Amino acid sequence: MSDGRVAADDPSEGSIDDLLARLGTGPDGLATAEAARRLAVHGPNETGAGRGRPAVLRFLAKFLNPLVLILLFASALSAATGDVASFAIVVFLVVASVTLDFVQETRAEAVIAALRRSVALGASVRRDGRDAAVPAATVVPGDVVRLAAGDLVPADGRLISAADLYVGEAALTGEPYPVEKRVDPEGGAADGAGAVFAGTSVISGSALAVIVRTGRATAFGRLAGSLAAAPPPTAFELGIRRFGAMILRLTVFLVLFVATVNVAFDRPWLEALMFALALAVGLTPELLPMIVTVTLSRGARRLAARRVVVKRLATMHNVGAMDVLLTDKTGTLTEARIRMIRHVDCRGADSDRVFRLAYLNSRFESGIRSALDEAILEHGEPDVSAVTKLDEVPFDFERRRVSVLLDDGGTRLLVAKGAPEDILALSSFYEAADGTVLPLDPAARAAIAAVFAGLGEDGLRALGIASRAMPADHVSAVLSDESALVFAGYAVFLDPPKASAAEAVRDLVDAGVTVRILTGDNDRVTRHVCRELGIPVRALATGEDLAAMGEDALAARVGEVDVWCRVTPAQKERVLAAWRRTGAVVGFLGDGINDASAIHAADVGISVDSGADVAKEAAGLILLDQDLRVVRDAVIEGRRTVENVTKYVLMGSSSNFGNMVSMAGASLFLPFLPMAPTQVLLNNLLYDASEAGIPFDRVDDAALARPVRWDLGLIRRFMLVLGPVSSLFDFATFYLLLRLFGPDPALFRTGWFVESLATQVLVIFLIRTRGSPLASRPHPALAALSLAAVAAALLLPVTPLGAAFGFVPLPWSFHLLLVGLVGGYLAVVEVVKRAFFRRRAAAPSHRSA
Ligand SMILES: Nc1ncnc2c1ncn2[C@@H]1O[C@H](COP(=O)(O)OP(=O)(O)OP(=O)(O)O)[C@@H](O)[C@H]1O
Ligand SMILES: [Mg+2]
Repeated sequence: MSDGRVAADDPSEGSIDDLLARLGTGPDGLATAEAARRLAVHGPNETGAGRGRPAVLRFLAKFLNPLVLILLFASALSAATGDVASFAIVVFLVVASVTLDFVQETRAEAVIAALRRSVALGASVRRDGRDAAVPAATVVPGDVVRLAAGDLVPADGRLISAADLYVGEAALTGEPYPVEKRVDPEGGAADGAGAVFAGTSVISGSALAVIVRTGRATAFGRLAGSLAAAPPPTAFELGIRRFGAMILRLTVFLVLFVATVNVAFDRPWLEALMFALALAVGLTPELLPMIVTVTLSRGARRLAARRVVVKRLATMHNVGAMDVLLTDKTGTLTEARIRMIRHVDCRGADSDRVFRLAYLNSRFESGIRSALDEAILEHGEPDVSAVTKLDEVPFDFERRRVSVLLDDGGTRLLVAKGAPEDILALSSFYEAADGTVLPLDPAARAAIAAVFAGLGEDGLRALGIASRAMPADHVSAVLSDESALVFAGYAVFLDPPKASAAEAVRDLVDAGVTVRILTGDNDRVTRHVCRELGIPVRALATGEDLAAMGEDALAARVGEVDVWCRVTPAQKERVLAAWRRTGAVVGFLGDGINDASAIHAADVGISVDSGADVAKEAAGLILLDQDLRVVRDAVIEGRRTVENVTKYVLMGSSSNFGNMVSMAGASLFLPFLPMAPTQVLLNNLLYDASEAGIPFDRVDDAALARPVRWDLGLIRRFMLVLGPVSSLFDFATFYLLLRLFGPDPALFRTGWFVESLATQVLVIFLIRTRGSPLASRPHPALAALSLAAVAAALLLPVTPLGAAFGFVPLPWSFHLLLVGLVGGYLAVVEVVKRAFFRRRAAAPSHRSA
């Protein structure tokens, strides 16, 4: 094709040979150079619709705020009537403020994007005839990819080979059950059974597929483009939005009010309109999104230093609010390295026969390969050259077992391994030490179960191993073959508790996070691990108990059960849902395919970099090292984020808001406007600049000790209490300024400009802590910016720039007055603030469990 593209059409149609020819590839994939060339032509394999508008457009979009537009329009009008200077000033101030916003936000987003790339999904492709791990975004049409259980399918492709491949297509078709896929040599099979699609995941089995189309050309890419599937907003995002809406309503009301009154009093309408608009600009927390993003990205960067990657920003506040953490056991509470230490027969004596069977099973199973399989394969290498695999019943987390059908030197053999209770229950015979097969009478069954119980008491994990001779005409294995088995013995593993986990759990509990364990493993082993780690187990329940509970019974018990054992993936999700219904903010930490749906459903989904694709994809936080200790760091960082955003909002909604309201009120009884529109805008710009340090601010330890939730009610009450304090001082200021200067607009405006800015800005030193401002040191950047803003306001009146804004030098008597007013204001705010938080601390808390 002329533009260098290879044919990218429906992966289900046509024969495989034809498709490979058209894609210019073969079963061995592409050469690296050719793949690079195709990547340049076809673009990256990404479906994300929200990806990068050019920076210029994003910058310009910031002007598309109706307030800003009306303001620019009005000042253009006033320029037309002669006031060109004020037009220039308005344009300058608007551009300065948008630039401040844009630069900060862009830098923050770049940090986050870089972090996200660091945990991007990979794909296993054939390049230059070898398997290579590449980022999934670099997969191109013609690539041959290898798929295994737990993988996300990187792009749309056609199966070249497949073994017991089951795929979850819910994201694409809504179909909740796994769909079987098989090679379709000639093409056209119903329901695309010969093809795999981006956005779906491999549940079990393995395959090789040739990629036919990538990125937005995929079925999922087109869907994502049309639906623009944005995740639902989190409680924090909703809270921020509600806060914005609350301020907006007040602003609209105030602007209409000021405009009406001024028109009613026959004042110059254009100036009145500009004044009202400038007030509105002063009122809107236009920096809020920027402050949120910058605060979050700063938190994300600090966490990156602890090797935790924040993939989804909203997770950052949720983790600060998290009251409950549900976690799996393997790798989190135990060392990730599992070792096989023994292989014993039905009496508990060492047996090579059991090892051989276990090895055969692990060696030939093609589905989910777990750490247990790795441990078996590493343990030794018996000669299996005479063995061929015929079929398998793949592993799944409901059955908790896997069986392979083998031809072992002429005899057909089904070898099963899995959770011991279940394997034993499916057995009707057992192998005695001399190899004879005996029926499993109740006494033998009890003896074999006792061996398993003994291993569990010692904290050893075990898998049951069993086999069954099959007739020679048996070519495919089915579920019902897993019956009348001959029990052989146990494969025994050591999965030692992780020393650091005990402290990590304690730290989380100290930080006010309830920790609960959900595991697919059995109760003895889990109890043992908890005992070793000193984690109290007051109540333990199993998946079987859970299955017998209705929703009400579960709701009643979920709070008290410390450990859930032998739970299936669906049950993990059920426990999670029950916790969420208690009103708690719930985190889920897991690394496996069996954890993915619970991770997805959690408020805080946490996975590890080495985890399965599906788990990583569902998570909002990725731990580069599987270590519970860093979860606490994330919790603290999340709390810090929420606290700092709250500071900004409390500032905006108390002091700044009060000032603007007072100014609107003053415009009623003063014979002139209390500030010129350009002065209001300048006041707002300086105020904004002073707040740019908030994301970097320190947060008191006391505020980080408990989960922090975004609390709009608190903000509203704070505003109602501190608003009047601020207004009281404003009106005192107006009165004193009139007394001091008489009805001189220039002096009055200059005095009020300086006073209002000083009070608005300096109050941050009180609001940023619930305790004494003297005991809590602010971050130097915040202190410097705040003091610089106040200094600028004090110096402006004596500069030519100040003169351009209409300011005049102030007499020394004013500065005395200023010190008195600001000092008095801060003192009263401090007293009121203490009383406010003391009352709140006394009120009953709403925290669950
Ligand atoms: N490869 C395997 N072959 C046979 N059985 C297995 C295999 N992997 C796991 N099982 C069985 O399935 C059970 C559940 O698996 P697993 O322990 O991975 O679940 P989990 O919920 O992830 O537990 P954890 O909290 O320990 O991570 C195991 O206890 C074991 O009995
Ligand atoms: Mg697990």
